[in-house]
Amino acid sequence: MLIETKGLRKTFRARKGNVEAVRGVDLSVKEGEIFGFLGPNGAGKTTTLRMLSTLLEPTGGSARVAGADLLKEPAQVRRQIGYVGQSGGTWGEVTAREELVMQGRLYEMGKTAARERAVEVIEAFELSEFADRKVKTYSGGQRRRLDVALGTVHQPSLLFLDEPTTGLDPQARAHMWDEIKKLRERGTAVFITTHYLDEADALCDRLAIIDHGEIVTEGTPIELKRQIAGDIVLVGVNGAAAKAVALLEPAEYVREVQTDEPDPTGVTLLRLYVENGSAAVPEILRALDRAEVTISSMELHRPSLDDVFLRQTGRSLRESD
Ligand SMILES: Nc1ncnc2c1ncn2[C@@H]1O[C@H](COP(=O)(O)OP(=O)(O)OP(=O)(O)O)[C@@H](O)[C@H]1O
Repeated sequence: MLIETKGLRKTFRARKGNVEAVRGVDLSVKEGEIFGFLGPNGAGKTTTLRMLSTLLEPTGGSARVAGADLLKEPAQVRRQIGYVGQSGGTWGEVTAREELVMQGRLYEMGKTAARERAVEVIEAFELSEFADRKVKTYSGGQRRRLDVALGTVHQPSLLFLDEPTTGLDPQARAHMWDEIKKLRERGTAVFITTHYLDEADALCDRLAIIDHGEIVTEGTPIELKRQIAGDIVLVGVNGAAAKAVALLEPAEYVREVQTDEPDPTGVTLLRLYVENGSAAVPEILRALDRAEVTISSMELHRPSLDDVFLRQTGRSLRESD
């Protein structure tokens, strides 16, 4: 295991009372995998990441990261890992090549070695087009790619990326995903935080979902989606939500019903977890029609990671964006 944590905790002491940002997290990340850490704003993702990368001291618990004890041997951990924060640390007045060389020097490489390593990294991350221009002239996507490239200069076995694609346009995001996959191909494990479900689904070998400082579920994207066997039927009803729920909840073709708050037009969305969507839809239509409940919309869909999140926490991940 490249990361193994036991009961990792962080409590921030604040004037208005303590904030239990991370409340006992057990995680394991394997060599060479892309591990996704997913959760809404304020869930504790950055705090966990900063603890695992030695930037923040845990309040409790223990962890081994890249073969060393996080609390007893932080310097050893630091040598093995790379960290790319949310805002990025690039200055603007220097070029990518200069920054890469400086980063190498920071990791105690000689001048020639640092220059050679910069050339390799520029090639690996396809930065050559703009590597000799000042960073302040870069697009958001180019700057983010440089941030990630900087994190790999000392060839870490594990790279921490805090929301690497937030704020990027779809093309730049796709490019970043390719870069992250290439890191895995070269044997670097990647621990990535995100609140994009499609990103976690497309990119991660395994992921954990954190909410209110606690892990709510963990597994491969497929395993997590399988937790929600069957289909989901979304039914919008106008006004008579309670009546519809009372009618559908006991039906043998419905496993579970969840109800959203009514939208401004008075439509309530019912989320029906069913065994077989195409068999359930006509039954649902008939039952609501018989009870004279007006249906404003109906939709059948396959479970997504958002549904997993919703099932676990009662909230949609998207609502928290
Ligand atoms: N230095 C601090 N002092 C007090 N509270 C803090 C501090 N840093 C973080 N917190 C709180 O700890 C909780 C977890 O924050 P954290 O930044 O880890 O969340 P996050 O999941 O990374 O969110 P986001 O997606 O918005 O980055 C939040 O309630 C936050 O306000």
